[in-house]
Amino acid sequence: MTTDIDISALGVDGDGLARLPDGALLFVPGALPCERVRIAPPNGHAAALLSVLRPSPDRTQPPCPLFGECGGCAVQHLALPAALDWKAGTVVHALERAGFVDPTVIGRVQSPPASRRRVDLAIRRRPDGVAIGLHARRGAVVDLTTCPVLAPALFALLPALRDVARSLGALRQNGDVLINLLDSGPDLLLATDGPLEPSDRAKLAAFARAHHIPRIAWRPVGTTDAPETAAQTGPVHHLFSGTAVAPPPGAFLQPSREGEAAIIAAVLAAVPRKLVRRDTIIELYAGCGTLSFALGEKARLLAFEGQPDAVAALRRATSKTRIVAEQRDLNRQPIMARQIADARAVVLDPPYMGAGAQMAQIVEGRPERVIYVSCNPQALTRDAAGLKTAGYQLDGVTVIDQFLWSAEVEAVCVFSAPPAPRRRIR
Ligand SMILES: C[S@@+](CC[C@H](N)C(=O)[O-])C[C@H]1O[C@@H](n2cnc3c(N)ncnc32)[C@H](O)[C@@H]1O
Repeated sequence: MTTDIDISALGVDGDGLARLPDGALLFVPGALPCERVRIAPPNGHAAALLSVLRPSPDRTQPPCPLFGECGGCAVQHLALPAALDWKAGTVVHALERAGFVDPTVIGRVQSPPASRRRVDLAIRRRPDGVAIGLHARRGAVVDLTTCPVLAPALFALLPALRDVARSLGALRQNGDVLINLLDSGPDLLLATDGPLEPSDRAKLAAFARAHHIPRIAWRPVGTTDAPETAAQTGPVHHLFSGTAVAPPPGAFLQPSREGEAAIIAAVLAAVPRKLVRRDTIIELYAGCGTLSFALGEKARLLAFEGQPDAVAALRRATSKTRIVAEQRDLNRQPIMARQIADARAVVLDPPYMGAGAQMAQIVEGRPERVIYVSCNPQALTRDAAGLKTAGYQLDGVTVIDQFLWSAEVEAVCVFSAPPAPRRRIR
């Protein structure tokens, strides 16, 4: 039997939420807050949307015909300004859960459509060819025949990539490809379930030449083996705040140029004023230097990163700077409180799981300013809670939506240490 219900909120994954008479929450994918909808009989805590009886003013026509099938986007039926409100709300709640009352949102930035320059796509051999795309909500790969999210130069590669993938002996059934659109052109890290034969290399080299791809690297699918170069037609480079870096295959890159610029601007605005030459900033999880070169203009910078190839790339580019880059697994060997205490600010941009053991050392080191770049509100709650307990105040947060129409959200959170206790003068 169908039921008509009111949707009260949007959950963190983009599903509409309704409160049932017994107080339980019901998840209704595709429904939006303030809507009255007709649903199928619930299956556990979820129910399928049958029709929208009273649409939200924020409901809009999804721009992509693959929406609902492809797992890349969660909320294309929600107008972009409302999606940014929702993401800002998610970040604000994360900080409130950490104990900060009424967090101030000092900035909100949304990347435009067709701006995504980094993507990880699955490859599947099928009887009729090869599909390249994202996983559907239920697992199968949806061939990306159109995409309003990807940068046009990246999307334009896909038809030829399908053709070359189909011709590769190395692609038995499964593979994947991570594409970074660098300043030097598309940089591909291909993984396949069969070994790369000399004939495959020749095909990839011809594909690279034809499409102005400086480098294609390869490794076996499902591994984190160091990739080998399968084809190279020219040098690879990318500018971070005016400094050229040669990122390794598959390097972390902020997903959009606009998002990167917004994160850098928010981080720089939060760096303490009146830094003198001997002042030090510590940067944790530095990658290949997205933030490092901008920070290195403000103070001496100690940059730490766990991935050896990323650190090597960063180091090669730091010769004329005040940046010292070091490889360090910050989970196993965090930067200790006494070193942190000497820094004017700590900037950290941890992976999805958050800063883990490193956070306790930051709290104990009590630097004047902690600038936390978050890509996961749940991890942000955990990590920010320690700062709250230590008496830090939240100066403000900038919310950045660079994974358009998905549930992902990034934020730059600025925390200041409480004033040091006054010393008694006898
Ligand atoms: C979100 S990325 C940020 C990178 C960089 N700040 C940027 O904007 O390009 C997180 C970085 O943390 C690094 N990382 C992940 N786990 C780590 C660990 N245990 N120790 C040190 N670095 C780690 C990753 O290699 C990655 O470069």
